[in-house]
Amino acid sequence: MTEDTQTFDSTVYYDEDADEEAIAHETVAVLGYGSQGHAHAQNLADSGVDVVVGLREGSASRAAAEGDGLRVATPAEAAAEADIVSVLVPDTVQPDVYENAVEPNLEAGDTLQFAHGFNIHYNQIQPPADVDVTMVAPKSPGHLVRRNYENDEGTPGLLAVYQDATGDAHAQGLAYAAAIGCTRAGVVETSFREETETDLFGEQAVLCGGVTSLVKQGYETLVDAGYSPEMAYFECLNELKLIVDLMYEGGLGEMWDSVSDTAEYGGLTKGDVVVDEHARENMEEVLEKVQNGQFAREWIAENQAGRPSYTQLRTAEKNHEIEAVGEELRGLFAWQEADDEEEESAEVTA
Ligand SMILES: NC(=O)c1ccc[n+]([C@@H]2O[C@H](COP(=O)([O-])OP(=O)(O)OC[C@H]3O[C@@H](n4cnc5c(N)ncnc54)[C@H](O)[C@@H]3O)[C@@H](O)[C@H]2O)c1
Ligand SMILES: CC(C)(O)[C@@H](O)C(=O)O
Ligand SMILES: [Mg+2]
Ligand SMILES: [Mg+2]
Repeated sequence: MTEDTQTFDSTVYYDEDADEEAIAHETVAVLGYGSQGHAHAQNLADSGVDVVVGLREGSASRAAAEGDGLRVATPAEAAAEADIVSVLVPDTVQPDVYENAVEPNLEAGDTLQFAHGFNIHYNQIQPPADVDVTMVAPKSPGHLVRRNYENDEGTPGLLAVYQDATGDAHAQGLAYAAAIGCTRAGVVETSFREETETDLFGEQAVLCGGVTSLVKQGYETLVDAGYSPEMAYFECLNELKLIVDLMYEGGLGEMWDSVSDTAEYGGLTKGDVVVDEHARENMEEVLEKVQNGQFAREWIAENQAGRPSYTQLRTAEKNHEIEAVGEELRGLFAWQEADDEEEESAEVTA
């Protein structure tokens, strides 16, 4: 880290910076009712915005959206009616949904709104010049975007404007971020490129990929050395949440303060032995493939081929011993009851 990267100079917006009027009289089509879709649609509606959810005929999400009191139409009908089209179907189906349902129904001055920049940044969707193109990307799984809103809490988010045809794109994007609850926590100004590249890198190297590999390899190391799977599960997976909660609340420092000196000394001396300079080189390689578009091409080709590797990897992950051990242990301990109740209220079907 250099001295200039230590200075936090990004613009951060809060509730008082957003003008609700910039979205109050618009109709928003939320395409998709999955992780992000159900949260954006319900939060927007609860904030007083007119929402129509766009779902395919026969979509299993239809019952969930209607059950939540929302109006449902086909993606094409919703896009035709809306001033703002919020594209919240999976990244891999967005180009197809855009081509068939959105593009023919876009009018000059409409807004295309995303929660991730993949398809714009890697040119899979090329919008006409006369529409606004914005991104409000919550830095969180969708279910927490809804849960936080209901609890009067916020979810941090990013705001980016790719194309400002009307001159209002920024104000409208900020109002959208406010309506889904992001300005309660803070919204950071960014670009489609920066969001796309950092988001892909983060989920691959640290949040989803890096951390699951660390957990599995820690678990396997203990079990292969003869320790019980239950001990390995608690040590390498369950307690991770409690440790991460401390980092979330007060940074690395709060975590180091809370653990014993023995854990702190052991962690400070052995952490870099495990995640060493090779891991750093591997991270740089992962980042390079995100930056040069190689990962995007790989993921697009994988989908075009019917997801053969993805399916295999998903099955292997599901069948990892740690999953069976976890399921059994989670059933035996009291913390699971509270989690189950929360899950039920957040449940949506894809
Ligand atoms: N999952 C997250 O927490 C998260 C976080 C930040 C940003 N994002 C971004 O939000 C966007 C949506 O991701 P998600 O994970 O919420 O999606 P998801 O996989 O949860 O979306 C599923 C929804 O899309 C619909 N759908 C699936 N295929 C469809 C098709 N061919 N045509 C029409 N509808 C279809 C399903 O019926 C369902 O309602 C993506 O751009 C993603 O990168 C997601
Ligand atoms: C929730 C994440 C990982 O942050 C998001 O980026 C996603 O793609 O689901
Ligand atoms: Mg992502
Ligand atoms: Mg992310």
